[in-house]
Amino acid sequence: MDPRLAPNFTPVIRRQHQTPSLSPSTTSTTTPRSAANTSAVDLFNFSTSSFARDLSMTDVGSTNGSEIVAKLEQHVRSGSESAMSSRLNSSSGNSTVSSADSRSETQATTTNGKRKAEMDFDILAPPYSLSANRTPTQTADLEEVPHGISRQARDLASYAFPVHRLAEVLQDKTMQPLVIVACGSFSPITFLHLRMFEMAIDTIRELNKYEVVGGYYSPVSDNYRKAGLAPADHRVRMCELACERTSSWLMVDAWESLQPSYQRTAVVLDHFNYEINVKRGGIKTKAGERRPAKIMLLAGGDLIESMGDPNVWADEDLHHILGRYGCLIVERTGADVRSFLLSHDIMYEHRHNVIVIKQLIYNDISSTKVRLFIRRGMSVQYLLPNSVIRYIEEHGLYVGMSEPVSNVLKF
Ligand SMILES: Nc1ncnc2c1ncn2[C@@H]1O[C@H](COP(=O)(O)OP(=O)(O)OP(=O)(O)O)[C@@H](O)[C@H]1O
Ligand SMILES: NC(=O)c1ccc[n+]([C@@H]2O[C@H](COP(=O)(O)O)[C@@H](O)[C@H]2O)c1
Repeated sequence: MDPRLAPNFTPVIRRQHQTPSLSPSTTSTTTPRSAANTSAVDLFNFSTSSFARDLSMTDVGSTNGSEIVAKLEQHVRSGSESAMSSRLNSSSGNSTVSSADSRSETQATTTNGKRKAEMDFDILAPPYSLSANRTPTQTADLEEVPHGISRQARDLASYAFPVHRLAEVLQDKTMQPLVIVACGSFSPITFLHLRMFEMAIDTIRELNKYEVVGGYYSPVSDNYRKAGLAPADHRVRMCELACERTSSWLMVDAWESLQPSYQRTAVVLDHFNYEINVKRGGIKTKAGERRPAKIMLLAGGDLIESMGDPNVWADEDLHHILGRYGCLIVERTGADVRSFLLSHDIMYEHRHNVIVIKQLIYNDISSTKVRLFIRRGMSVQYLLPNSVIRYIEEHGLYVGMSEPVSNVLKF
């Protein structure tokens, strides 16, 4: 039996932003160059290549800025076109529309051939101002947003892996296709969770090695006994609303949330690998060859630090996650990611598969705080998408919920 399938790990209620202490045996005295260099980072004066070096624990090859931009522009244009056309051509698939959805559907009905759902959206219609070297990758526009948002299956029997925004064709054959997966509670999803993907894509571009072909949220199931979890069905739906109404490339996969028991992150990544690389055979190149997609876990610094606690993460799982897949780590205030990577033996061993994402504009929106604000009747506007706020109101989420004071104080 695969040892990863029988770990001693059972979900526990972790303290917020807990920094586990490391046992002496996990402490290394070696200093990798890239990690040591980071203390000297000058955020306001970096070149493209030093930026890439500072951002990542991986070896970064030489970069040619204009070439990357040109390639990305090409990728982005065709990527968003194909994503859009596949969306427009796709049928609703596994959709069951709730009453709240029917309301959105009604708001979105057309008059004079134009959509009237503007109130529903959190973004500006184009023209969208872009800097000279920035491409409109993730800028969903009103026309792109579908009328209703098809809901994911609510049981495993009708589950289907969402692929409506997964690129079908790799634009640049010199790149490796990359799928980014964020596992978490998302109770509720906030603008920070959405920003994480944007920060990741900017960092990945600098590496000039991967072409991002998809991004997924995988909300944890109700079996993860963490304080403040709204029912999985609602968390999935809020993620769907956030993705469909604010992004042109992000998706939500309900598989993990529908499982009858808690699934460890290693198993969740295996599921993505199975769906994308085994069942679909990877991503096609323009020449028709199929190439396996690299799957990477996107996580915040606090989650990575929790990996130092053997009661929370089994060593076999860490080897599996970091060795076979890889990790994109978003720095988080209060979490010293680089020191942690240096001190943790397994992390250090797999450091070339770990990419650290610097938050150039720090965003520390916390779901715990959002839940508290809702309970106290305070405003959460501009912390999460309007569609999610509206959904929370419609379903009365979080209002009656209580959380241990220790959790709330530690946000
Ligand atoms: N401020 C932040 N900076 C970087 N990453 C973050 C931040 N907040 C959350 N994340 C990351 O987002 C992912 C999903 O987080 P999750 O919803 O499980 O917890 P959370 O956002 O901390 O919410 P809660 O307050 O309910 O614990 C995790 O990888 C987490 O590390
Ligand atoms: N051993 C494991 O696989 C393991 C341990 C702790 C958290 N996680 C995952 O990390 C994500 C975030 O967890 P927290 O919300 O507790 O920070 C969740 O998706 C959870 O499933 C996985």
